[in-house]
Amino acid sequence: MKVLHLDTNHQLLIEQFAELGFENHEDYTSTKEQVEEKIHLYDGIIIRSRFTIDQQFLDKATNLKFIGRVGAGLENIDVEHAKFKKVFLASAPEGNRNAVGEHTLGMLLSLMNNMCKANRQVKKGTWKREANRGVELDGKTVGIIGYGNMGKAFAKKLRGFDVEVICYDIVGGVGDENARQVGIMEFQQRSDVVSLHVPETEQTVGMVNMEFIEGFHKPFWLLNTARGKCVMTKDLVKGLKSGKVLGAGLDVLEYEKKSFENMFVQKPKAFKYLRKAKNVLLTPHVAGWTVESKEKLAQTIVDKVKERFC
Ligand SMILES: NC(=O)C1=CN([C@@H]2O[C@H](COP(=O)(O)OP(=O)(O)OC[C@H]3O[C@@H](n4cnc5c(N)ncnc54)[C@H](O)[C@@H]3O)[C@@H](O)[C@H]2O)C=CC1
Ligand SMILES: O=C(O)C(=O)COP(=O)(O)O
Repeated sequence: MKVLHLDTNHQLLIEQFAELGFENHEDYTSTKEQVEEKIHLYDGIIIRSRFTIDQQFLDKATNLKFIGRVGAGLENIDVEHAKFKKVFLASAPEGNRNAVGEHTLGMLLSLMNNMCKANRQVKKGTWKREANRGVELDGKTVGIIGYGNMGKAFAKKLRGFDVEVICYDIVGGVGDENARQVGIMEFQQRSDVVSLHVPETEQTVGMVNMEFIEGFHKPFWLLNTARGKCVMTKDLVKGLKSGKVLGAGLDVLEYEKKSFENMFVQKPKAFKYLRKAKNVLLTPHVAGWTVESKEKLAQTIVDKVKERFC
């Protein structure tokens, strides 16, 4: 099998593929158009999220037998067309779900305890205790939207806390010992914390808008480690200004990819607000990006490809 690696990953992926007798080719710089010209030569590709693997790409990949997506989200792959072309699609949510669970919990506790704000103040020589009085997670209701790999990983991390965990999902029967599945009405009635773990789809783009925010009975903390476009930033800013949203932890931003290279230059108005707000915590899409996940993601792909083809 000739495999084209289009994104860098843990070295074990290349090493173990070589042990399986695969021929590894690495190309981390070509454009999508350049890759499309030679993609017919390969049996497999390994990607993270540098390219969108669309219908055109797949149609040119006439020998393609598998795609290894070294990550969880499949937003950058035309999954239906890959299925139609009988291309085996291996993704690796097993590899980064624990990292996402830990990161989400970390963001929540940091926000509730003003850790980022206080850290900045103390380093500047300001010692304010009352202004940094925290709020405890104990006794709160944590609402998870999208109860799949990532949502479940976050719920698992909450087990040691005295909290009620509820989840909302379009698929029924997903609740488990860590989270009780509820309808959207109850979800909006009870949640003190709302954490998004849905994929980016037609239904989830702009899911967190004004109507959604206003629908909650209590002010709430918002966490988004899913995809940036699930939150309408302008509406989130309105929610933060009105106090309906107590704080937000965002690992992903609406502006990601579209203006990936120059997002700090363009500074959309709403983003400017997020950058200045003391109750907003931003991380650069690293929830699933740990030393351990890098290895686990690669190993998961090797195992799945091996099981299928060797
Ligand atoms: N920030 C990061 O580093 C990472 C982000 N992600 C994001 O997390 C997403 C979720 O990943 P997984 O949990 O592995 O996916 P999954 O497919 O296991 O779970 C997603 C869940 O969302 C539900 N869902 C879909 N549409 C919905 C809707 N409109 N309303 C309510 N529920 C809905 C599905 O039924 C499913 O249960 C990925 O697609 C990716 O966008 C994943 C890994 C790392
Ligand atoms: O696994 C996922 O879905 C992720 O979001 C991880 O980030 P990536 O897009 O692979 O750089």
